Amino acid sequence: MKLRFAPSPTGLLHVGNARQAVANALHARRHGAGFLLRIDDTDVERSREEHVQGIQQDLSWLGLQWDEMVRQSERQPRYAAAAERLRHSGRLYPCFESEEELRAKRDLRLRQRKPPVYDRAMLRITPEQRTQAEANGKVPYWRFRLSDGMVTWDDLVLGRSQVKLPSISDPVLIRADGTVLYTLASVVDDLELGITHVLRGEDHVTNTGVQLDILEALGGRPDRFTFAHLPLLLDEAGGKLSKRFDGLSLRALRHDGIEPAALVSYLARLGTSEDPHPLSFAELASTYDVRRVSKSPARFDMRQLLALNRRTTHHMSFEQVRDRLPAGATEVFWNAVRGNVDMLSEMRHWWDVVGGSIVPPVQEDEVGFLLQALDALPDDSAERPWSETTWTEWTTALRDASGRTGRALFHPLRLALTGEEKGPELRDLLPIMGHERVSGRLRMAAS
Ligand SMILES: Nc1ncnc2c1ncn2[C@@H]1O[C@H](COP(=O)(O)OP(=O)(O)OP(=O)(O)O)[C@@H](O)[C@H]1O
Repeated sequence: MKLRFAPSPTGLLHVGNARQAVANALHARRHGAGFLLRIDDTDVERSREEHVQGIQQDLSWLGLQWDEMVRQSERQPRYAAAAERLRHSGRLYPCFESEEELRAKRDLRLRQRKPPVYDRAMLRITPEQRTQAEANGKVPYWRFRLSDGMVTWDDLVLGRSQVKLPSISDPVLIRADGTVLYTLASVVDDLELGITHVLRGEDHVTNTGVQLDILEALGGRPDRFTFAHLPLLLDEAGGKLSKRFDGLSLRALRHDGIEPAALVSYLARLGTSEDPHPLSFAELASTYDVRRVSKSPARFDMRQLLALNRRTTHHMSFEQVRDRLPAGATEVFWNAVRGNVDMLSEMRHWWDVVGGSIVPPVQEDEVGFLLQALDALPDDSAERPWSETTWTEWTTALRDASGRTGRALFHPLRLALTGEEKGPELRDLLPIMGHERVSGRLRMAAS
């Protein structure tokens, strides 16, 4: 058993692509199958080496491991040999129509209310006409003659699926410059590299019909393959995701401070009835079943991912995050703040709050109370250094002195000390901030 994830290196991987990568990796792990990373770089115009590197970095960041990697650009002779076999059996035929001619034919068929399917005119040209076209300098490109019937398969996600081949144009498999198109390359690779399970996006359903037909023409057995087409992931507004826009790329999420474990847990459960929990890859794989993924399109929900990210971050140890924390941040600081951030990147702000300098808002209505608070602030001395009891000591004294309780007591203090309405327990922050910083901020807020 062997699976593959086959992205084209035409941009940054987005969460939709990642959904497929995660599904393949989990399915492979669950069943002890091989996992191939295939770089679909047959489109030389759009493929870029930097994106090949980016894909590997993004998948590694997610914690996904592949057993081998192949690039389609390095397998051209295999595709040429397959094309030769198809030519030999009469399934590949040369075409000379230009794009304009094809467009005119398509428009005519549409006006005649016929489906805009290629009319196979080139299948009927005589050898003389072909020689004439070539003598006129035309170089053919090659189409595959599809069968007449229906292709069916049992899809692990979509259930019984079918593609009616007569309603599809014969696909071009070889361009005039001799380069092969993805449709053929993918079939040759799946056959020759021993793939058994194809888990990919729903955008490939028609391709599956066509590719199964090509596969049979190449002597392959369609029943060797199991397919699962997962619905496409939409952005929060219900729009399409694109490798050309950065918004929901893995790189952007990584820079924003999303934890890979949270993202993998989120994507693994997306579109299933199970609530996402922060689980390890091994835990997710032990129960992963692609058949539980719903047929309906799924929408990316940043709030849900952030909630999961918060839970993941909360459970991370200082050792796990130490290299990603602001310079100087201590374990005490991490333990005080980790339950209060959606993303690790927010740590920079909290480190400024407790270990750096911020300017708290002036609280004109609270000047008297803040000066009273300053008065009641316990000393921080070598004999009695500030500790986790200092906060209670201070606020109890202040309560007695001011007669305030609850929000009226705590809110002006929080705002003065952190500049924020909410945040980690001040009991924990106070000893890290130290007397000088705390008294300075109380004075600033009261000035
Ligand atoms: N929005 C999406 N949701 C889920 N899967 C997707 C989405 N877009 C693409 N995929 C899947 O990602 C995998 C990698 O495909 P591919 O690299 O062709 O992505 P793409 O985003 O469609 O890019 P391109 O525009 O270059 O074709 C395929 O299985 C494809 O079906």
